[in-house]
Amino acid sequence: MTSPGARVGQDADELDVEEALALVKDHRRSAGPGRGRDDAAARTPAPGTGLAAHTARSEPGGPHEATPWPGARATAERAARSLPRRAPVSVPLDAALGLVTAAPLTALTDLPSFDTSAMDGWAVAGPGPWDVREEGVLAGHAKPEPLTDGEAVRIATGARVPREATAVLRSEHGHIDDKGRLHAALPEAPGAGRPGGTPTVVHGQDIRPRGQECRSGDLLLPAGALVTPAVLGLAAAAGYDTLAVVPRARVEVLVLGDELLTKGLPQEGLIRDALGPMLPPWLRALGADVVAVRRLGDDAKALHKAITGSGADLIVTTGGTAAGPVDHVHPTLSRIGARLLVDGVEVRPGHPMLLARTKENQHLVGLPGNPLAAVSGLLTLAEPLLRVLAGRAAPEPYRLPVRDGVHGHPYDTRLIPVTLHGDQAVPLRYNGPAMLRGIAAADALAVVPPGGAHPGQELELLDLPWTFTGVGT
Ligand SMILES: Nc1nc2c(c(=O)[nH]1)N[C@H]1C(S)=C(S)[C@@H](COP(=O)(O)OP(=O)(O)OC[C@H]3O[C@@H](n4cnc5c(N)ncnc54)[C@H](O)[C@@H]3O)O[C@H]1N2
Ligand code: MOO
Repeated sequence: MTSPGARVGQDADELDVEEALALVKDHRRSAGPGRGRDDAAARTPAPGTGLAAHTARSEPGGPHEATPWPGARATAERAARSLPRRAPVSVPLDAALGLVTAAPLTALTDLPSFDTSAMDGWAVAGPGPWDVREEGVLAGHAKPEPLTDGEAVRIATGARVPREATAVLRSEHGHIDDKGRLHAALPEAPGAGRPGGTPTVVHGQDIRPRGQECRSGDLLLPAGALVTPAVLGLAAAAGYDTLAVVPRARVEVLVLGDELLTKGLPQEGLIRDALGPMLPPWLRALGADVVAVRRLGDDAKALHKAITGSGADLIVTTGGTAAGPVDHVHPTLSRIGARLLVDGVEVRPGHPMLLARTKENQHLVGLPGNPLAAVSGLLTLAEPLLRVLAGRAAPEPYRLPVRDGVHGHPYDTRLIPVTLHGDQAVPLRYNGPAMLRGIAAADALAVVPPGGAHPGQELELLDLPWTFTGVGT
C-alpha cells in the first residue's frame, strides 16, 4: 500500500505546483462542500487495486459512491448496449469515412469488369512476329476490334484487351523492324548480361482477366467493418455510390459558465472557452454528429430547458459538475428525475464527471469544467458510449513501459498525457487539471494506477483519436 503522501520516482520539488497541491490536498478526499468522504474510510484503500475505495458523497438524494475508473468505462459501454439498435443509414461514400458498415459489402460487379491490359505495350494474337495495326487501344475508349492471328495492336495499361488476343507484350520487351513488324525481344541469357535463347510470349501474360479479383456478388467485407480510405476505394471500384452505415450518434454540447469568452484575450476574471472549440471535433472523431454547441452561462433555467428540449442521443455538458454555488448539473438532473449511472469516478483529473440517463434513448455526460478534467471525462465516459453507438470495436488494450516514474494518487487512477518514443511512453509536464499544454503535445494518455508507477513500469495507454487516423474524419 502506498501512503497518501508517497511519490514514486520523483521528488515533490519536481512536480508541477498545481499537480502537487492537488494530490496533497486530495489525500483526504474532500470533494467539495457536502461531498467529502469520511477520513477513516479514506485511509483504508485496498492495496494497489484502485477499485476498493469508493467515495461516499452526500447528494440531495442521499449518499452514493464514486465509481472505479474501469467500472465507469464499462458502465458507459453497457448504457449504450442497452439501447435499441439504430436503423442503418445510406450515405454518399465521402460521408462514410470513419463510420462502420451496417451491411456486408458485396461486389456489384466483376473486378476487373473486363479483360484488361496490365501493361503498356501491344496486345498480340498467336506467336510473333506480328503485323501491327495502325490504331492503338487506350483505357476508357471504345471496344477494340478483335485481333486475327499474327496481328498486334498498341495497348495502354487499363485498356480493354481485344477479343482473340493471347497476350500483352510490354513495350520494353518488343521492337518494330523496318518493315513495321513487331518482334518479341530475346530474354536475357542467365548471367550473361546479353540476350540469348528464344523469345517466348506466355499465353495470357500481362492480361488481367475479368473477375480476377472478385465476381459480382462476392463478399468483400463483412458488416461491422470500419470505413477507411481503402474501404472507400474498394467500394467505389466495386460499383458503390453510397454505403449503408451505422449512423453517427447525434450529440449536443452545452457549455456552462458565465466566465467564458469566445474571442480575444482573457481579461477581468473572464477566460477563453477552451472546450467549445475542442469538443466538437473530438466528438466527431469518436463517431458523433455534433448537432449543436450551445453556451448557456450559469443559468439553471436555461440548462433545464436545454436538456428537456433536446432530441439528441447524447448531451455533453461542460462545467458545473461540482457542488459550487452555480454548479447546476446535479440539481437539474435531480429535478428532471434523470437516472445517475455514474456520479463521480475514482480518476484524476476529472473525478466529478458523471453519466446519466435523461430519457429513454438519451444519455448525458457531465464533463468537469477544468479542461484536462473534461478530456478525462471524454475518454472515460463519452468514448465507450459513442464507440458502442457507432458500432466500433473496442481498441486492443496495449501497454508500454513508462520512461520516468510517475507519482500516483493514493486511491484513484490518474490519466496523464504522454508522448510515445520507440517502445517507451514519456510523461509530459503541464498535466494539471486546468492545463491543456501537456495533452496538446501528447500522443496518448497513460493510465497510472493508484500509488503511481516506477520507471520502466508498463502502463496501459489510451490513444487519442487522431494518433493513427489523423484529424478530420
Ligand atoms: N471544494 C471543492 N471544489 C472543487 C473540487 C473539490 O473536490 N472540492 N473539485 C475541483 C475539481 S477536481 C474540478 S475538475 C472542478 C469541477 O468543477 P465543475 O465541473 O463544477 O466546473 P466549473 O466549476 O464550472 O469550472 C472549473 C474550472 O474550469 C474552468 N472552465 C469551465 N468551463 C471551461 C471552458 N469551457 N473552458 C475553459 N475553462 C473552463 C472554470 O473557469 C474553472 O476554473 O471543481 C473543482 N472544485
Ligand atoms: O482533479 Mo479535477 O477532477 O480537476 O479534474
